[in-house]
Amino acid sequence: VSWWSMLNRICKSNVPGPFPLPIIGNAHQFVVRSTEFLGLLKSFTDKYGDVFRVHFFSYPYVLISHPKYAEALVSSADLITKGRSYSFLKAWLGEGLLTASGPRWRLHRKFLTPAFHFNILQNFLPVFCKNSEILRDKIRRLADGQPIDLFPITALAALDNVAESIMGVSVNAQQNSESEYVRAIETLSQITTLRMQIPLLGEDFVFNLTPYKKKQDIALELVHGQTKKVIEARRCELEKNNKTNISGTNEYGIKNKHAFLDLLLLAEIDGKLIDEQSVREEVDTFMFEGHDTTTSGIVYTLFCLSKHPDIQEKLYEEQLTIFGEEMDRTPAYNELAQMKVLELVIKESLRMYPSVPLIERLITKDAEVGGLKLSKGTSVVLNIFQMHRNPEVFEKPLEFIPERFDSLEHKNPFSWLAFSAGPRNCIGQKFAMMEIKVTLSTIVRSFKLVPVDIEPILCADLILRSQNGVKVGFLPRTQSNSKT
Ligand code: HEM
Repeated sequence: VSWWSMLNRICKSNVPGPFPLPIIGNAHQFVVRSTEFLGLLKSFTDKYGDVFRVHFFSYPYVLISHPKYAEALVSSADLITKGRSYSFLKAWLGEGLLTASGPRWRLHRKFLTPAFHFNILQNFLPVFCKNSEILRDKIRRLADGQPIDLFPITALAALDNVAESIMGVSVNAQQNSESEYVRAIETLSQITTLRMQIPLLGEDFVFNLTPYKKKQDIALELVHGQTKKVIEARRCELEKNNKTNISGTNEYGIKNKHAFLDLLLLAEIDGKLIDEQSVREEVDTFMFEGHDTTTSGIVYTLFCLSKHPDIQEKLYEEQLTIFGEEMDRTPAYNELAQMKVLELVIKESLRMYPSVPLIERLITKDAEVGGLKLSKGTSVVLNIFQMHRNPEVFEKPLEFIPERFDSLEHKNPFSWLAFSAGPRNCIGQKFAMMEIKVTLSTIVRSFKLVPVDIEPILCADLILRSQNGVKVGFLPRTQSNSKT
């Protein structure tokens, strides 16, 4: 029956794809290592084009990698339900903003948006500066030109940034060099990805019989324990300061604008305070989304810079123009806007190495999306990674050319979707750009980045990771070598 229904669906669809087998569909074609997954998707794109369909058992998936389909998908006000794969995140993130749908998502999105207003964001600058200086000092101790794996040390800095800014709590991850929390997040991220990519593990009854279930439970206990500590710490702080509601000005002196966690703890929605579990789910969501994504953005940008000394020097010149004789001081908020070259470099790195390589929506009723006939129950996957490397969309896609974002050539706003777009775009986009800019500015002013001939082996985890780390060599900039 399921095979008949698959074939029936295919007959009605105008999307090409491989023929599905009874019961398993195309699941057998997806038995690959996570490092092979992006390559596998590319081979399907090479064969069928920018849109193709597959079945994981009886579940239909359509994969797209062209702005003409991406635009219709992400800009629609109706297509806001996340795809089936996000259900594997529920044990960890519950119904947080990333995974929620329908009225709950609308309510929380509207309610949390003011916490990312630039009036609030600019107060996080000292936090980002302090943590990027700790990271810089750590790198300085290792900077002898030998490869440094950037992911672990950067993740700790990013974790401190998100905890101290939007949560208002210190976790001092950078000082406690081995963070169990960061490792547990990585475990959860890897297990969730395995469930997304290996169709058999997607079935609960199979997954529950594997050792992954136990590993997931241990990691969840640790992560949720840390979340509870963060919430409790902030609650105590608020009680100490006698803050019981969100009227008036906040600690930054800004009227009616409150940092994220205070909003959740003090605000009322529909006349009642947000329940404990919902607060926990949002904190888990933002702790994860707020640090792993920016880590990926920072490390791949440093990697790209290490391979392009000419662009690195241009960037250094820009920093020199802004900071002059005071290359060691922290940047002012308005100076971040002057870092135009840096912005282009970050955009180009996020094009080649998007922190979130794949996103997914569920079609909740039969619909035509960008000319594609899609039946109810189909999960549409936007392969951002592939779209950003599509030669029809970006000329010479495998070359690192930051200036491409400066010219009119890059006109279609849906061809670069590192932060997605439309109603479910990234709520933390400005926060992320600010944090990445501060961190990179601090590092490129202090070091020359040198390539170490170790190409990252990419894996499309929930975020873009690398199996062998992302490695760069650093040499301190001194008066004598600061210019080439
Ligand atoms: C380089 C950094 C970042 C990148 C590339 C990025 C990218 C994205 C993308 C592509 C989405 C859409 C996901 C989807 O449709 O399933 C998203 C959503 C989201 N991002 Fe980010 N993100 C970054 C940083 C951040 C930060 C710093 C935060 C929080 C502080 C954050 C919080 C979120 C949340 C909560 C959502 C879900 C929004 C919703 O569905 O309403 N992100 N992000």
